[in-house]
Amino acid sequence: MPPGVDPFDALLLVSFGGPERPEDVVPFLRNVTAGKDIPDERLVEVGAHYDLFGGRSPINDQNRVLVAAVREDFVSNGIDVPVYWGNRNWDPYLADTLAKMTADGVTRAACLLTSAYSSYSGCRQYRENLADAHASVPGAPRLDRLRAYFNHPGFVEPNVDATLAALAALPDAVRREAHLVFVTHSIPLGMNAASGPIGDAYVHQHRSVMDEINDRVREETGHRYPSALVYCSRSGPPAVPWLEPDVNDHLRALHARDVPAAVLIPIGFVSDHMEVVYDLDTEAMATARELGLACERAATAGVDPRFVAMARDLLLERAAVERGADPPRAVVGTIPPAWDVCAAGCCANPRGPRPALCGSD
Ligand SMILES: CC1=C(CCC(=O)O)c2cc3nc(cc4[nH]c(cc5[nH]c(cc1n2)c(C)c5CCC(=O)O)c(CCC(=O)O)c4C)C(CCC(=O)O)=C3C
Ligand SMILES: [Fe+2]
Repeated sequence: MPPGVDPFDALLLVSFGGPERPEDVVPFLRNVTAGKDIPDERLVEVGAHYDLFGGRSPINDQNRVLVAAVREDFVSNGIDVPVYWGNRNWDPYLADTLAKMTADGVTRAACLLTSAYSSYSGCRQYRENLADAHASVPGAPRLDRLRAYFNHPGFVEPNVDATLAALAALPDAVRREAHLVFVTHSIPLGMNAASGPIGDAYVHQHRSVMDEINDRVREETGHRYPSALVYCSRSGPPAVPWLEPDVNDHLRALHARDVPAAVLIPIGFVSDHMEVVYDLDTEAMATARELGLACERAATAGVDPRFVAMARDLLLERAAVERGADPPRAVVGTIPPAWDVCAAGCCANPRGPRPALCGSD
């Protein structure tokens, strides 16, 4: 094992999972919503989004390509550790992947989540699912979760370039008057208030990414585009307040103010998940068309080489920390690099405490 990755002997990509056939859609939705307060109407609606794509979510294929790209990046950089992939909600399930890793003799794996920000849904729930899977596999390797990477240059820089490319794709006549519309997954206000070690981390982290992209776009174009942080994919009962405005309402508000063009920048998603291909490319684009608003969607980080290299950088960084060193940590913007180990109560579960790995509780 090269000293660079010691004490780790594997990387585990931990993702959400998605259905791949029409008959998988309902069982997948049952997995996701078990014990959650989501109205049946919403489940029917979300099932229809998947049906529109032949019952196949894009997320698993995105992860297959990402795993292949990370493996290739490791090989070209002399990093000799295997890369595994497991999901919270669909095959390959985390427990099955941990069983395979155990059989392969893995003793300690670094976990990279396909979620860049802090919240119960994007952080602690992954850690709870890791704890469940770990408890179900005797002799499973020790797992350490790599820090939240919303402000790693390997994530932010591809988003900057994607924003510039989407702006360039707008018609010349309206480009200068365009607004930048940063989009992420809505969550309940209470979940945002409980996110991170002191609360509000979810919105605060997104705002810092938005500010950084705005600054860099201004440097590149010489123009400060007006912008907003908006939300998609709200669910849950209407009486529970979630983060707003919804992206479609925001596009209507822009149109009402005579704004002729917008760029949608899905900073909340690391690749083209269902939220991106349905909520943005299908639904929000239809809203924009209806309004006569010129609209382009910026690409997600996906397998941009800088995002792929970020996996290696975070692995080497954490390995150095575990060996007792204090390595430099790549970061952009005004928020310091996120913690390696979540504090007690960080991103609290709204339904009460449950066992979770990779934290001090
Ligand atoms: C913050 C956040 C992320 C980003 C972080 C991350 O990436 O993890 C995310 C990602 C995703 N969410 C996904 C799918 C779903 N999320 C749901 C429900 C919910 N998400 C929530 C939050 C988030 N979700 C919340 C607060 C709920 C309500 C229920 C609850 O309190 O937990 C439901 C139930 C139906 C509905 O209500 O929409 C589905 C089907 C997929 C797969 C997409 C694909 O197939 O490509 C992905 C990547
Ligand atoms: Fe979700």
